[in-house]
Amino acid sequence: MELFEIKIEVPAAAADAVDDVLLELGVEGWSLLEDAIAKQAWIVGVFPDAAEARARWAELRPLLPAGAVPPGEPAERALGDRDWRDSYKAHFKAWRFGRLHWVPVWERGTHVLPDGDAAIWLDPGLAFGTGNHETTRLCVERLVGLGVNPATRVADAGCGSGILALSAARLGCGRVIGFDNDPEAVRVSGENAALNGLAGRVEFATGDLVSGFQGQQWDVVLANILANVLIQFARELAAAVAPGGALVLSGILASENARVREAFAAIAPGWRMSWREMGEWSDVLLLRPA
Ligand SMILES: C[S@@+](CC[C@H](N)C(=O)[O-])C[C@H]1O[C@@H](n2cnc3c(N)ncnc32)[C@H](O)[C@@H]1O
Repeated sequence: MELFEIKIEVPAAAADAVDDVLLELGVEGWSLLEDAIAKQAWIVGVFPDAAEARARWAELRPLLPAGAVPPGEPAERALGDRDWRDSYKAHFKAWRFGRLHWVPVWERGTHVLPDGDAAIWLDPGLAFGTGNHETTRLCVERLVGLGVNPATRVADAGCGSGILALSAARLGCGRVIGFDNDPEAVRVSGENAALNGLAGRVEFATGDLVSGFQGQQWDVVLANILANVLIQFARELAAAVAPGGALVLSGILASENARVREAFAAIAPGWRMSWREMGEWSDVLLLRPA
C-alpha cells in the first residue's frame, strides 16, 4: 500500500510535552521520534495519502503546547509500499568489527557469516542502538579491545536496544546486566536477547545510574549516555567499577571530551585514562588500578 509521511522537527526540550499530547489525545497516525544523542525530536505521521496527511497536520498543530509548535511547514514524502512501522529499517545496515557482526534481524536469512564469526541479530524498534552510530561503535570497539573472558562481569548503563550487553554476552562475558531509565528500551532489549538466544544470559531491568548497578561492582561498565549525564553521575559510575576494572564512556561530542576527562580525573585520581574520536563523537576509557 502507498503511504505518505509527514515529519516536522520540534524543539528537543518540548519532546515530552508533545508526547503527552499525542498519548492523551490518542492521536492516531502520529508518533514522536527522538535522537537522544543529537538532542533532536520529530513528530512523524503516516497516512494513506498526501491530502489526509495535510488535513491531519492542520488538526494536530493547534493541539500542541505553545512552545512546541514548530515554525514552517513539515517535510513530506511518499513511503512507497513499505509499512510505516518498518520505515526505520531503511537506516539500519549490517556492520562488523573483527569477528563479530551486528545484523538487522530481517537479514537473518541472507547475511553471510564466515566460519568462526558470530552475529548479534537486532531489531532496535525505536530504541537507540543499531551500532550505526559512532557512539555505539566506540563502545563496542573498546569492549572487544579489553579482551574479556567468562570471568568478566559487565554492566551496560543506558542499554537502549541492548546492543552492548548482548555483544558482551556474545563475546563470552560471564555475568552481564543492562539497564535503562526508559522502560521501552528495556522491553526492546529483552526482545533482542530472545532473538539471540541470550535471554537467560543477560539480565535487563529498568533503572537509573544510582539503582541500575544493583549496589555491585563490575569489571566493565559501559555508559553510552550524554556528556552532561556522565559528568552529573561521575561518582556513581566510578564507584560501580571493580578494582582492576574498566569504565567506557561514550555519547560525548569531541568538543565535550576534555570536560568529561576533567570531571573523572577529579573523581578517579590514579586511574589510567585514554580517549578517541570518531567523526564528531568521542569516548573516554578509564582503567581502575587493581
Ligand atoms: C545513546 S543511547 C545508548 C544505547 C546503547 N547502549 C548504545 O550504545 O547504542 C543512551 C541510552 O541511555 C538511556 N539513559 C539516559 N539517561 C539515563 C539515566 N540517567 N539512567 C539510565 N539510562 C539512561 C537512554 O534512555 C538511552 O536508551
